[in-house]
Amino acid sequence: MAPVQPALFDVAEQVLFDDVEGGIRYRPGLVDIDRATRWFADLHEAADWRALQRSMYERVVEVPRLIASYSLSSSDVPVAVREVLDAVRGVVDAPFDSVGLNLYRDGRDSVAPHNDTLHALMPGQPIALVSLGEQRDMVITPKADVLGRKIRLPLAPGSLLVMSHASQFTHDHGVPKTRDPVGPRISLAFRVRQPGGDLLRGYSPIAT
Ligand SMILES: O=C(O)CCC(=O)C(=O)O
Ligand SMILES: [Fe+2]
Repeated sequence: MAPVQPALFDVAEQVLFDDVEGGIRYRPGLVDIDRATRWFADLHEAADWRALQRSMYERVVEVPRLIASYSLSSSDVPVAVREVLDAVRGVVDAPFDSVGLNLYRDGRDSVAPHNDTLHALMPGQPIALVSLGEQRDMVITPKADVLGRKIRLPLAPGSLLVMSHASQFTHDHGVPKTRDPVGPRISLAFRVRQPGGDLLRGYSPIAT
């Protein structure tokens, strides 16, 4: 029988923007596609997906994606989330203690440009974002008073995007809607909570 070859995947890291805390970095092949596909199926099935609503201009609107969130110290964290975390910890050294999951059911689901909620995040600690399922573009935009260019980055399944805490002051990120026929995508955002930070409201931008 042929020896089992180690999976070859792309571990090259791309620096999209730099700052003193590491900036924003993209690694297309954190894990191979087989593992990404299995995690997608497990989480699609097992995560505690919720549809949220928010008020906007005196109207109540649906948040255009499903959301789940866990404290990583809780016993109800799905096994696949722990496996994804292990893979992330292999390349990012941070004491992650919470995870927010997003399920974009099709091209109509999105997240509006935003920075992650700073008062709930531990200064100096990064946000690690893993993508599973269908590829969607992320748009990263420098804030009004910051020099730089807008980046449109296709987030491949099995990829990792790491954003510094500092970058949340300088750049917005979002996943725009698309008319392209796309299937579902799941993202997991691992974060380090500030003591007293609200898990759900603090971590998931309830933006359209
Ligand atoms: O789904 C993504 O890639 C981005 C999600 C996000 O920005 C967030 O959960 O704060
Ligand atoms: Fe975000």
